[in-house]
Amino acid sequence: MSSVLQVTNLSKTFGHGDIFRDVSFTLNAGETIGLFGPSGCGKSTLGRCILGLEKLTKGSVLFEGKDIFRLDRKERSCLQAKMQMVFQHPEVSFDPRRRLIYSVTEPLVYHEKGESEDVLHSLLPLIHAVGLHPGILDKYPGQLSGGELQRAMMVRIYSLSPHLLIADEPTSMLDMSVQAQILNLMKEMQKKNSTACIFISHDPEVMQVMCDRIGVMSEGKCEIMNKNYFSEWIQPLLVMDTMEKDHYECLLTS
Ligand SMILES: Nc1ncnc2c1ncn2[C@@H]1O[C@H](COP(=O)(O)OP(=O)(O)OP(=O)(O)O)[C@@H](O)[C@H]1O
Repeated sequence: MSSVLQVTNLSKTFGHGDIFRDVSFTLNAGETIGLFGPSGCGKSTLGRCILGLEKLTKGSVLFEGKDIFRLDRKERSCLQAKMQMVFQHPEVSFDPRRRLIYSVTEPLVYHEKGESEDVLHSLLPLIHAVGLHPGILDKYPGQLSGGELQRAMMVRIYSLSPHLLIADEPTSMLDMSVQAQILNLMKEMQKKNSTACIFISHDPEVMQVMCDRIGVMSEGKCEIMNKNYFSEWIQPLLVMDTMEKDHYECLLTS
């Protein structure tokens, strides 16, 4: 199996102190690693550092063997198409003033210099695969549900056949049944494309469904566990009531 991502000794400090220190892992094609931990432990910051959206304090990120912080502009643009991120709030990921067709076709129009209508034609199989009716793309983002928008986001992202996807709590704003549909869809798309994935969540059950390995973040460290070990480790947390859970999370962060 080929290594898509190699993260070595990644550290990040903001003015008020270390967010994480010396995080290292590799990620292969088709594999998913989770980033799990309580609010504020640095999951999103680590995701952004890996994509090059945030400067590192120390360490390196190799994507398909290339150091993402040592690329020229052209190399960076090519690489960006292969590294995509999906966020928690699909409604803010789209331009509210433009019909969805514009936002969904935009990456392909940009990278392949086509026109929206031609690009749309080539995207029809993908639009059907995510369970959307193409007519929906004539609407504005504010006219669609969260689930529909996250499906449209899958089309936008997978139109570029990314090799790496960072999903930052992509379903936490959706209700339970829609959440399950979107997670299944993401798994299917990932399998079809052998996409390497970093899945960020503070939901242990989602972690167990989506991930092969899980990086548990606490006190600035990220301990990588395999899925079985994580399942055993997390078991006491799953049976706790809310007050106990809060206490446990405090212990994780203290
Ligand atoms: N640009 C920034 N400048 C200063 N501090 C920041 C910045 N971005 C994030 N932080 C701080 O870094 C810490 C980690 O934030 P981050 O959003 O990565 O956590 P998280 O684990 O993803 O949290 P959540 O689960 O709530 O989204 C927080 O204390 C946050 O306030």
